[in-house]
Order: sequence, then C-alpha cells, then structure tokens
Amino acid sequence: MNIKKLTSPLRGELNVPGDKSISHRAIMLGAISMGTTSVTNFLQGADCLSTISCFRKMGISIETEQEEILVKGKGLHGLSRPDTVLDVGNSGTTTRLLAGILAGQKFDSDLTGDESIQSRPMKRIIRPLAQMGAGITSVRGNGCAPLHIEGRSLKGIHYDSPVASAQVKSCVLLAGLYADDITSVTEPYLSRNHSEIMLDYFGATLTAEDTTVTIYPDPILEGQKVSVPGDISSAAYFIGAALLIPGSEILIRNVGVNPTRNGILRVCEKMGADITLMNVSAEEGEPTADILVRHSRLHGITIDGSIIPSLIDEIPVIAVLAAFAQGETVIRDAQELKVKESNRIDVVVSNLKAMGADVTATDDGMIIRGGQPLTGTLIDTKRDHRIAMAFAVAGLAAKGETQLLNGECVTISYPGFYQDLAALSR
Ligand SMILES: O=C(O)C1=C[C@@H](OP(=O)(O)O)[C@@H](O)[C@H](O)C1
Ligand SMILES: C=C(OP(=O)(O)O)C(=O)O
Repeated sequence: MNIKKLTSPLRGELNVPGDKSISHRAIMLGAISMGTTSVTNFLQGADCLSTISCFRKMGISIETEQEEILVKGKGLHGLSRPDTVLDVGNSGTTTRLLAGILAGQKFDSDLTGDESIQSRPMKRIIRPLAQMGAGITSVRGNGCAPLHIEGRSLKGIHYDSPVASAQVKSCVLLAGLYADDITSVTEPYLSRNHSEIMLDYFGATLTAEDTTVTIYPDPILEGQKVSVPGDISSAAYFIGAALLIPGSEILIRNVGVNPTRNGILRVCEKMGADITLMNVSAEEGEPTADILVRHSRLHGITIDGSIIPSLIDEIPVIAVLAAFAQGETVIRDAQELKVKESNRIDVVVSNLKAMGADVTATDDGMIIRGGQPLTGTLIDTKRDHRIAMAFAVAGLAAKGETQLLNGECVTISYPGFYQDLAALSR
C-alpha cells in the first residue's frame, strides 16, 4: 500500500466501524446468555470474526440478518465441546476472554492462533485462572498459546493484577461467572470497563469501586440488543490525519467516548488540538459522541500514569502526532506496548527514525523531539494493524511517498480503512 503526501485538506463526515472490544464482548455474552442477542454495527474485522468462529465451533448459532448479527445464546452452561482446536487468529482479546469462559466449562478445549498470538504472554491469565482451580496449561511450556484448558469447577478469588489490562480483568470476571463464590479483581490503574458495563446490561451482578471490580457467580444472563458505538481506536487515525493536514475539518459520527477509552481526546487537547464533542449521549451505559476535528498546531507533552490504559492502542498514532508537533513528547509507563501484535515501542521508534524523526526508545515508552521534517520511506508494519494505520497518517503528512509493507493487515480491526481515508481526501 502506497500513501502520498496529501496536498489538499481532509473534509467531510464519516462513520468509523464498530468498536472492536464491544463487538467481541457482545458475541461472547450473547453466546452464554439465554435467548437471542442482536448486535448492530458489529465490527466485521478479522479479530471479531475469529470470536464468532470460536463460538460457532461450540454449537452457538450466529447469523447475519440484514444489518444485524443474531446470536442464539444457550445460557451459561449451554456451550458444547468443540471438535477441533479453537483458532483465535491474531486476537489477544479473543484468546484471553475466551480462556476465562472455557475454564469453567464441563469439557476440555484447545486454543491457538497465529504466529503473533503464539508469542504473546498468557501467564497473566494462566496465573489467576490456576488460582481459581482451573486446569490451564501452555502446551509448549513457554507461557504462550497454544493453551490446553480442562474445564473444572472454579473457586471465587480476589486477584491483584500486576498489570492494568482489561483482557486479564475480563478473563477473571468471566471465569467468576462459573465460580462457587464472589470473585474480584484489583488492577493498578483502571483499564477499559466494557465487560463490566455489558455484564451488568445482560443481568450479571457486579460492583465497581476505584480499580476493584467484584462479580457474583451463576447469574441468569438474558440476550439483549447491543448497538455497538464506533471505535475510538479507529477514529484516532482520522483525528490524527485531520489535525496534521492544513485546512482539514472532519466530523466523525457516533464514536464511543467511554472515559476508560478516551485518553486520545484528552492528550490531543493537551497538545493544542481543536476538537469538539457534539451530540453526547449514553445508551446501554456506553457514552457516544460526534467528534469535530480541525487542523491544529500541536505541541509536545508528557503522557504517563493512569491515562496510559485509556489510550494504549492509540500510542502509535499519538507518537506520529508528536513527531510533527513542536517540542518534546515523553511517553512513560507504556511497557505493555512491547507485548501487543508487535513490539510497538521498537516498531514505532524504528519506523519514525526511518522517516527522519528524532526519537529515542525507552524501557517503558519513548521520547520524541518533534518538528523534524519527515520523508516517506518503506515502513515495515510487522503485520500490525495499528502500525499500518498510524504510518498511513504519517505518510499523508510527510514529504514524498510512504510504502506500507503488508499494509493489508488493517483488516484485523478496520477492513475499509484505506477506502474511508480516500473518501475524505477527495
Ligand atoms: O479488552 C480489550 O478489548 C482490549 C484490551 C487491551 O489489551 P490489554 O488488556 O492487554 O491491555 C487492548 O490493547 C486491546 O486492543 C483490546
Ligand atoms: C492489542 C490489540 O488487540 P488484541 O490484544 O485483541 O490482539 C489491538 O487491537 O491493538
């Protein structure tokens, strides 16, 4: 995929696809609830399609009818033993949340995914699930997938998570549905709370206080209508592009702006961005808004601490913005970036350097001295969708032409990304 410097502004309106985190959860909770769950604006990206395929293998009917996905749930104990290994593709969310559900089943299962998934850390879920009494092992003994899971009866525990990870938290909460007592999770900083909101919406009993969530076991979950808001992580690339390209003004409609996800908006505003939220509303507990973005002159800032989990997937595009901003941007406390689809600290830093940016990798983030002229070059995306989209944005603002190696990996979370970008730049 080749991206040329954009010489005219981005103008117009767009709807980004449905939120990836919420789409995964709608299928999972729909499958373990009684009755039909209808999901609209479901993200048809490869990751969420992997979640659908895993639940189909466990006897759940999931069909598309016009604009809706219909999940025919069979209740907490209605899944059947899959005949084959469950393939999660490239999706960490599928792997970790599904493992929590599988741990409490009455059957054994095997779960694996692509090369990237097979190198991502799974000890972070093996440890709490084992404390609950689950039989979960890393088949190669390296703490990664493939995972073998023996379904067992589970004990309620309190888990003090060393990482602020919604995948770890959600894994433990989902296993907690099958436990003999209440289960709670405390995390160092609050991570995205879509599981808590949706579990409550489907009828589970939970309480949340600061960074601790407690769930009661064995609820009666009932199928619901879920309308998935647009994904702020996908909107982030258009926010970034409109901020960088002179004269741009775009409106992104119906974006999820849950406070545990909207760190990108807070950071952009602190960098001097002209962003206005319109039509703010909150259906099903998930706030949404239309986001108006105008080209702005940005300056560097420090990004660290509790805001990090609320923008973790947006750091690649934030780093691109920082490279075009005046002054220094320091990103700290973001060591989780090393264990995503690629090592996002190394890959962002090496690609920004290749374009001419002045940037240094650190142990838990990076330091970007913005304002150097950037020039298009060959970008190795490492087949990481966030890297491809972040460097597509860099390519629009840099001199010359940027080539994205394996740029088609955007299909993981945003199949129509390049088309939507082209539509706004016409
Ligand atoms: O729970 C989720 O839906 C997600 C949580 C985050 O991962 P971690 O929980 O590993 O931080 C995020 O990076 C991922 O894209 C989606
Ligand atoms: C890290 C990501 O997803 P996952 O962990 O589900 O693979 C992502 O989408 O940036």
